[in-house]
Amino acid sequence: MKVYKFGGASVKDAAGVRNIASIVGAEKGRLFVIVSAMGKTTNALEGLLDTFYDGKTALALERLQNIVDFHNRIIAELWGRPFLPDRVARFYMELEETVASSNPAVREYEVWYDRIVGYGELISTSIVSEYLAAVGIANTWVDMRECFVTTARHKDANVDLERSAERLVPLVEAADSRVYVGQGFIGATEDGAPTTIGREGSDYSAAAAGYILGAESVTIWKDVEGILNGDPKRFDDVCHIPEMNYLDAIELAYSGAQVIHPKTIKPLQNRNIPLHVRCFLDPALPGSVIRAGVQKNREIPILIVKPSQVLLTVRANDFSFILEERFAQIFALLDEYMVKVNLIQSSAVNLDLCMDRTRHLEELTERLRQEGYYTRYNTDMELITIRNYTPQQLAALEGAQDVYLVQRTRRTLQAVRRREE
Ligand SMILES: Nc1ncnc2c1ncn2[C@@H]1O[C@H](COP(=O)(O)OP(=O)(O)O)[C@@H](O)[C@H]1O
Ligand SMILES: N[C@@H](CC(=O)OP(=O)(O)O)C(=O)O
Repeated sequence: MKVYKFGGASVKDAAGVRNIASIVGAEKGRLFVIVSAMGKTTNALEGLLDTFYDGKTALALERLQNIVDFHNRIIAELWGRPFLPDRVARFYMELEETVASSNPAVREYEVWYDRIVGYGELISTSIVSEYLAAVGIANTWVDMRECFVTTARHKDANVDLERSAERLVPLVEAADSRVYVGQGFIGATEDGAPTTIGREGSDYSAAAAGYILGAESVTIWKDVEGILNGDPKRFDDVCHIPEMNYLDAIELAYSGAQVIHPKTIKPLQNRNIPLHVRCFLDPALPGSVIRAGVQKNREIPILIVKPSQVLLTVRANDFSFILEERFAQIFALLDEYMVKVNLIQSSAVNLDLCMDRTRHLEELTERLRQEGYYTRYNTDMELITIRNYTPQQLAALEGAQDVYLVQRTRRTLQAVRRREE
């Protein structure tokens, strides 16, 4: 069994769906296909959720209609006639009922997020599965909410691989198909409450499926040639990296290289499953492979920019030593508000944290104030990571006015910088 993962960009229109049908059709062995929501549907569903959450039902329903129209246009182009697969119709209806009738309780934002935003993947996989069948690729549509048992940390859940294996393996055996189509990004708690596993998390879904099914490989199909030493959307002069070991890959992903979701590597490394990054725009290209046994990259400089960062400074009003006396309390609070910290620096009494932007920032800092801390923050920051940095790069970052914090080891340089306009 191989696992293929197709992201939103690969299924953003009818031509994209046809293209993935051709890639899937070219593989003759057994395939578990993970698909994300089409194009920018997850963003659109987040927008819908916000209006719904603010009680603006009419506007939420209008946004839902735009999402429905977008998918219906793709279906119409694929089939060349008006057609609505039963499952897609059911998901439209469930979404409409939820949006029209429910009244969200204030503290349950993340729970509502998971009830609503995961529909992007449910709809996209239903269309893809139906289309594959229509072009002669028989397949089984899999509801990953029934297969991936996750933690109840809504909006950022983790897949329990062992519990999920108890569900996914028998399902795959019973269906006995060559091709399976399941959703990225979603799962459910033990008692069936829908969950999502973090934005851009479908790579992780593919890795989890690969682990559970003992796949010979996992391939994530992207719009780039493979892994590059920088984001081609930001830098002109990038080079292709044909292979990488798991350790370099997990550091790259964790630092914010969008091409691989950070949670993807661990399940694959644990079972020694190679991860291929290939280009859906040109399947003939070899792409990149992440696997064991590849030499550590000590030469090629890799530049990663993680946007949407907040730099938060925390100090206890009573001048307690921050690491010795306050660290655990601060981190318990950060965890409570589901904050993702990407870099830490401390002095005697100050703790500087570079973290992902969060909608709970005001609540968090208020809580910290109540607990006796002084706080200060900047919200318009980005985190730069350079692996195998040069002395020139170090000097440039250290000397730059808009750089607020620099940290380095022998191989890795990190800097928190005010975002360039
Ligand atoms: N080091 C890198 N190598 C390749 N692509 C990168 C890198 N860093 C960032 N990217 C970006 O990642 C994008 C692909 O990831 P993403 O859009 O999340 O894929 P998908 O949503 O289809 O799974 C590329 O278009 C590229 O702009
Ligand atoms: N649809 C989700 C999950 C995902 O992984 O998408 P993509 O594969 O397009 O990054 C998101 O946009 O976050």
